Amino acid sequence: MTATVFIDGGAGTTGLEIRERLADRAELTLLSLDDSERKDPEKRRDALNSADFVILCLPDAAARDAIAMVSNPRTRIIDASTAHRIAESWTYGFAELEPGQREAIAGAARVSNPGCYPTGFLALVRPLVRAGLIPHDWPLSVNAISGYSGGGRAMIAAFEDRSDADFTETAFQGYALGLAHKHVPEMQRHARIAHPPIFAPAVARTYRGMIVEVPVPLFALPRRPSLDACATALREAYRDSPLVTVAPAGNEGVVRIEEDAASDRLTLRICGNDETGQARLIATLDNLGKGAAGAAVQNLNIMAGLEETSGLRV
Ligand SMILES: NC(=O)C1=CN([C@@H]2O[C@H](COP(=O)(O)OP(=O)(O)OC[C@H]3O[C@@H](n4cnc5c(N)ncnc54)[C@H](OP(=O)(O)O)[C@@H]3O)[C@@H](O)[C@H]2O)C=CC1
Ligand SMILES: CC(=O)N[C@@H](CCC(=O)OP(=O)(O)O)C(=O)O
Repeated sequence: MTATVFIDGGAGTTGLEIRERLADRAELTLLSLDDSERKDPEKRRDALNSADFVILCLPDAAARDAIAMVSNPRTRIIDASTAHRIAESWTYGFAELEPGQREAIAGAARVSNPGCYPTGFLALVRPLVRAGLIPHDWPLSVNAISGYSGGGRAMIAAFEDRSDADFTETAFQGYALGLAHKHVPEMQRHARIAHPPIFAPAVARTYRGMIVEVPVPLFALPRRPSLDACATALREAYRDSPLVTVAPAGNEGVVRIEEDAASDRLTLRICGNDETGQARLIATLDNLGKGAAGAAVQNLNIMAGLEETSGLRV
């Protein structure tokens, strides 16, 4: 028997990426609404209550509205929006983040898909905090750059469509200058740290891909860990992961935003200078891959008891 899946917001940037990953999956049947129906509340209510699995690819407010429409107790939901990522009653859909998280997702009825930036930040920081190498009350910062598809259809239009009111020819722009980006509470909660990190995101003139970087003065940490000690903690944390990889030690070459673009992989690097005791923790991923659609399909596979990487671009 196949499981049925309804993607609410299936015509959007993330929804279309999920549909691509679910095409040709014999174990799953996709329920679709055509263009004239996809915003019709009654059609959506029917679909939301008939599918075994629902994936919400909607703005936050619409995601909350969709949840309110679900009355079928058997419906299991994955929400790609920010709406439920720090909600107590939701399971955080980052299987690799904590021991036992995969099992928690497998049994959950409500799973929040991680944000794209938090995916990179948490993958780098959480194992080091858990291992006691970074104290939980250390003041962290995170610099990041995303492809413009990270802003969904509106930002894609602003970068591609000359007739768009927000059209820009910029190559690179920093934003969230007031340090109140919506991803900060998610980063703080799931890293289990005492203070919000200083988060400096930017967007570049490239469609997809991300670099997320956490600079750490190792010399100032109470245990003064080496670069190697940090890399060992990350390798240990992700040793069984098919998607999260720790790159070999070394400072050679460059790190490009395209590194893991168009894939569902997440690559972690520990670079820096042991003599000065300074580290650059760097994650590369695709905002639409492990940062959104890839993670949603991974969570769906886990919840449905299917091969975890089926349909993914490993
Ligand atoms: N893009 C990315 O890299 C990532 C996105 N996300 C999250 O995923 C969610 C979707 O984002 P994204 O795909 O980028 O956004 P898009 O704007 O590209 O897509 C959103 C889709 O939702 C539809 N929609 C909006 N309101 C309603 C409604 N009331 N009922 C039915 N459909 C509706 C839109 O239709 P229409 O365009 O016709 O209004 C559109 O098709 C967001 O919460 C986003 O924050 C998470 C991680 C990464
Ligand atoms: C480049 C860009 O604008 N990115 C978006 C985040 C994209 C994203 O994935 O946010 P959610 O996962 O929370 O939806 C932003 O900074 O708001």
